[in-house]
Amino acid sequence: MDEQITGITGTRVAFCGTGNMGEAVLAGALASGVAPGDVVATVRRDGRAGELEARYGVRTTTDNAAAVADARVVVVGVKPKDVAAMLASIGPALAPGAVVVSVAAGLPLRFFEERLPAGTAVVRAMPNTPAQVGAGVTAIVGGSAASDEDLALVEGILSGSGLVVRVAEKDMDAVGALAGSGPAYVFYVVDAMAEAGVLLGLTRDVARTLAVQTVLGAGRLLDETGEHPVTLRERVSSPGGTTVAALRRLDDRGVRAAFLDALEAARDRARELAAELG
Ligand SMILES: NC(=O)C1=CN([C@@H]2O[C@H](COP(=O)(O)OP(=O)(O)OC[C@H]3O[C@@H](n4cnc5c(N)ncnc54)[C@H](O)[C@@H]3O)[C@@H](O)[C@H]2O)C=CC1
Ligand SMILES: O=C(O)[C@@H]1CCC=N1
Repeated sequence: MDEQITGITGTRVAFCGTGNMGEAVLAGALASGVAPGDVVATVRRDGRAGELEARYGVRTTTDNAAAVADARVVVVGVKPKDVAAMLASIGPALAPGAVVVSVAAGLPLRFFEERLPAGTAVVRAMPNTPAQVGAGVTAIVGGSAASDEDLALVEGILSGSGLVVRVAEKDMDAVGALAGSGPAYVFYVVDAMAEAGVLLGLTRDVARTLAVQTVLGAGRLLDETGEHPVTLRERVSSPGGTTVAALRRLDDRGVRAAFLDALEAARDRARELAAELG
């Protein structure tokens, strides 16, 4: 850990495009030990610049090329459709030895390597928005020019966002479908559970509190016991009781099958994005 923090201290990081995901990764980078004074975040509007400066004490600019000029790590946080233009702006300005980190859904390492100066180190990452509160999970994979040291540095910076796992590039679209998009599925379920509570007569406040705390508690129970979800589900389901009555309805409505379809759709959309933009 000391070694990791030593590596991170003094590391200059540029965030090129600092929207929802860029901001969450930025918050994690600061939590990992990157100093606010070593961070520059690029934006397109003044209002956004003010927000980021006030929240994190980082510098902001609209000039992407200037932002990367002395950065050791450059996080490209724009939408997939805007990545090519961003790489054209920053490529010629990258500092020697800089590592470019992509969080873009779908776009392969090759997309970056073909558009950046030969030999640029690239790391493809798939984070998720709970990074904002240090509870994210990010998968990473390094490109052909990324050294072990580059990967370790990026891993250290991302570890302030939560867990970091290394995967093969062929698995990145599956990771995105499960964990990148995953928080949205959970928010959807929480909203549906809270709405159901309101249907049963609870106030909105109480229903929301119960739904949020139930998801939080179930997540912690899974994590802290390491038990299989089926075992934990069975412990809630008394024979002839209320839970099996509810779970049967979820099965009748095809909720499990819907999740399988949903993740396939997310994976397929990532592939489409790569094909459309590549
Ligand atoms: N939102 C999420 O949960 C996740 C998003 N991602 C990836 O993160 C990337 C960004 O997604 P979001 O943060 O959701 O989008 P977003 O729209 O919130 O953020 C993109 C930001 O880039 C800025 N931007 C665009 N062009 C710019 C330029 N030339 N200079 C400076 N800033 C510029 C936009 O103003 C915007 O604030 C995408 O590639 C997406 O695939 C990956 C994992 C999860
Ligand atoms: O919806 C998207 O395309 C991005 C990538 C993963 C989560 N959000």
